[in-house]
Amino acid sequence: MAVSQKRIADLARAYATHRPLVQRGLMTGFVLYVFLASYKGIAARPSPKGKDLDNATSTSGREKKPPRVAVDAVFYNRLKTILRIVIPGIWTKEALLLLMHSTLLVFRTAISLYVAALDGKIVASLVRGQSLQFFLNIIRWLLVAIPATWTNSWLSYVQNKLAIAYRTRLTREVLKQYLGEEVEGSEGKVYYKLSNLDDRIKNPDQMITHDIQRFSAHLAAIYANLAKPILDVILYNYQLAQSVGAEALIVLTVLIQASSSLLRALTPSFGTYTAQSAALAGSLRHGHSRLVEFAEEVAFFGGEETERELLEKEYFTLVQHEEKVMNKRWWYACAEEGIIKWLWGSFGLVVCAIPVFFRLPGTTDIDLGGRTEAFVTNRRLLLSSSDAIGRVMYSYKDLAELAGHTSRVSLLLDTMSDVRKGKFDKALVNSATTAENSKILSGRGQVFLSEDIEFENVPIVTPNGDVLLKSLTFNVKPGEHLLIVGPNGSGKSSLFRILGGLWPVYGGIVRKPPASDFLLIPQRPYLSLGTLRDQVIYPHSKEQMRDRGVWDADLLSVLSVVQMDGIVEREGGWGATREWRETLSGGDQQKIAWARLFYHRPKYAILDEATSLVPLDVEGKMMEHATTLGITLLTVSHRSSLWKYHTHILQFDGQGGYTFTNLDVEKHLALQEEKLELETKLMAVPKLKARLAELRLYVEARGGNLQ
Ligand SMILES: Nc1ncnc2c1ncn2[C@@H]1O[C@H](COP(=O)(O)OP(=O)(O)OP(=O)(O)O)[C@@H](O)[C@H]1O
Repeated sequence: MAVSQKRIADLARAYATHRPLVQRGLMTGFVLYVFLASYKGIAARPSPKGKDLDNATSTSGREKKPPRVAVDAVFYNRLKTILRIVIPGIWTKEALLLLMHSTLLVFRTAISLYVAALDGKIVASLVRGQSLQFFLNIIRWLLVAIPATWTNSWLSYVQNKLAIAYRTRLTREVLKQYLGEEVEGSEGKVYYKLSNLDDRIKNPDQMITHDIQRFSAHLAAIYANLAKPILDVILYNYQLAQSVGAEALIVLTVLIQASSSLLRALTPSFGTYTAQSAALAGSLRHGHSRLVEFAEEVAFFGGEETERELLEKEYFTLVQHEEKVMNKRWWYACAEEGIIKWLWGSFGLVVCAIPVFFRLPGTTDIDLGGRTEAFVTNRRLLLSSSDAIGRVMYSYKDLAELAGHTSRVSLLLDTMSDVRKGKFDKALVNSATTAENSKILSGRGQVFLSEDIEFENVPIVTPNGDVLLKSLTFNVKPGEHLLIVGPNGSGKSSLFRILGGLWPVYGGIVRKPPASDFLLIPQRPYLSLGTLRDQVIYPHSKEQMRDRGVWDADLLSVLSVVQMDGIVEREGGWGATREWRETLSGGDQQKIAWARLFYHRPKYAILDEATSLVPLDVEGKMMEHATTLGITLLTVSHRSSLWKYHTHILQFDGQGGYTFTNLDVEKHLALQEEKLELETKLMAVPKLKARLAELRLYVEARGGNLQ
């Protein structure tokens, strides 16, 4: 017994002698542990079943679950690509802001350490009754408040600046691609192709405005949320170990680790809930904006009841979900507060009591003031440290959220890059899989610049692979006006989309002038945001108009051709700004579009049912004015009143066939009349047949005797 007691005493003595070394070893182990735990929190986790999520998004999006977003290698690769956009180099504004941010973070931790010590000193001087010391410490306290508040304000300012800087870089890059010109090897008009030729992105507007903003804010915050707590945990605990000993720190860490594992197990999947909430809120908003857009139609149908039911359904689905999340949050908040505030608080108090109840080897005896000072300082350090540990623990949640935002932004960037390369991902119609059609779809035609318009064996194929016409050949020279007719859905407007470079050319040869030589007037013309003048000169600016030597008086004479010169006075001058789509009637909108044509005077005008809402007399004047200005017309119209302004006709039969001939108006009108007459006669045939059957029965019943 005595031997073993002696052994223990020897061991204790040896321990006391070598304690500084043990302390250093334990502290090094602690720092390594913090790094390892943090690394484990943020390191890439393997993708489920080793699937490459990049492929999951870039290949066809059909009948496939949305790809799972995780903190994995794919996320880090995507983040790397985006980081190159938002911080293009070390001598950039963003890098400078990041440096400022880091310096401020370190400075704030240093201030916190100083304040913890000062707090202890203030209480110690109180306990010791040293009034002068107390007064001096209060002065110190007030003085340190200046850099402390200054640093905190600067930190949030710099972080917000950083978020705006990231957002600006990303938005610029995205808009460069989205509204970028067509250049060698890279297609333009991405804003059209993204939603019409590709299925991957349903709402680019939301991605460019909302998702980029969320991503930027998260990226700016993640740095502070990760780097700062790791630094804090190490510094605070190092300081704490000086007073309570590294042994206590290790015991404390083990306890905290165990309880935080419990908390982690209790944490519901808040990331998934947030994503679901966002989707449901988006759906509700979409329902409301649809109602605003189609208010007139709904009002005429009296569809208020149906619309209200639909909106209520959307609303209650969202509210139910929110309530479910609220319940989960309630339970979670209880567990979180219980563990972090109360359980960890008691651990902290026990640790703070160590220097009071035990005299640690290597330390001298201290008075009541000294003990109080140590207690207050340690308590402050512990509070800051446990806050930092909590933040390191939850950094994974922040990272997971950042991964979600990153996947949205990189989906936008990747899809735009594919579209610019002419790679589209769209669900194809069944007929696209037949051998003949898939051969057409796999081909690509050639496009050359030319004065004339010439199609040579060009197929007309819709974005979902429906081959409307296998091979189309026709040509139009300036001064020859082409009329295009055919049943609905036969491909008349599609021809214009190929001509405008919106749809790919799948085969043959297209010769056409540059896009700037065309101007399109559709049935519902586009009216931009802006003044009345902007509507007529779109897409020119007022300065460009002046550069062309055109003045408001010239625009007025253009408007008088379309009999709309009264609008300038009515709306309050050329500078009047309205929501023109709602202010102008359908016919007036078409007339404004014609005024735009007369202002721009392009070589070719594409008229797609462009006069359908305009009276016949105005239509005639507009067509004549266009031809006198030397504009070549390519017209789709069901109105025979327009035929006389054209020299050629391209007629689709809706079955994949067509004819292209000179237009002999007289002959065509005669044929049209004959066709109408025959159709009327054919419509009467069933009635005549029924009457004949009746008469036969009547005659038979009388044995052929009609008397
Ligand atoms: N963005 C698109 N994606 C997929 N298919 C499309 C797209 N735009 C048009 N189509 C399809 O292409 C076909 C031809 O359409 P197009 O607009 O050329 O017809 P159209 O002859 O002008 O008919 P209408 O006289 O009714 O205007 C239609 O079946 C239409 O559904």
